[in-house]
Amino acid sequence: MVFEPHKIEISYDNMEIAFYKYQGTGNDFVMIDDRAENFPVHNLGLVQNLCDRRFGIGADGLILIRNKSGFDFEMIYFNADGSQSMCGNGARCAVAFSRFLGIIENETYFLAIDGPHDAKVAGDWIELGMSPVTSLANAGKDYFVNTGSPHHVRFVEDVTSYPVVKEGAEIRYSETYAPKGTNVNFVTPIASDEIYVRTYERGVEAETLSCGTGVTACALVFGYQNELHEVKIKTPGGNLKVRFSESADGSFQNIVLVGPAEQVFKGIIHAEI
Ligand SMILES: N[C@@H](CCC[C@H](N)C(=O)O)C(=O)O
Repeated sequence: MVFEPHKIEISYDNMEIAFYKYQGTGNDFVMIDDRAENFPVHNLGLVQNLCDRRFGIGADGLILIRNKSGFDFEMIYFNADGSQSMCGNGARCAVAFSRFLGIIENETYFLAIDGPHDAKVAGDWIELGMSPVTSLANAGKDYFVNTGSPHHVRFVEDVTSYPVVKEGAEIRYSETYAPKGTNVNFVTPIASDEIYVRTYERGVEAETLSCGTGVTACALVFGYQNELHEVKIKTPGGNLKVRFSESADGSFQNIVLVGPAEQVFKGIIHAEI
């Protein structure tokens, strides 16, 4: 069998899958060109194995790029445990990968699980249009924001020494968010227009180095509190920016997540199906 780059080849009960590894501010993803729709999307065990950092490639999530009529492409995102949601850092990587594959040039309109998105490529940086946010909800002293994925936002005095995994897991598995759970972000302002964010991610069940929908949620809350329309964000995995506009009814539009997306390596998966 001649292996064609970017394609999934199937022979009898075995598959060879070409994959690329991408990272966006340290949130890392296995990326697969699945325009031929060969990837077994219901095989969540395969997704879990590929994302396993000891027995697989290792990643926070896996992304399939598929054709979709009316759009340049569709991004299908899986967390490392096989569950699905919207992923902001993953979407930036999907845009960079689609450009690498020659599907798009420097602008795109694509579909994700939370609806249509547009994006622009500027070198290694991607400007990603996010879904509008209807409201910021109070959650006790904290906030809850849905930016395509659910996010609890808590401001803390010093996020660098905060027990993110312990506190994050407690909130993620609390009665309030059962049964689906939530992602949990801890935030410390570090300048008048800048915050430091660490995130416990549902579906990875660990702290990741950065979460795109999470920093977007935190930026909206911080921007609302301080009358800002652009917020800089530091995460353990790198720097991002979020800009947006706000309406009188408390909703947010024109939300743009800006940050890097980088191809790290490529390889071939030999999988039994
Ligand atoms: N890392 C992502 C968020 C991925 C989805 C999340 N774990 C969930 O299940 O809600 C991002 O960059 O937005």
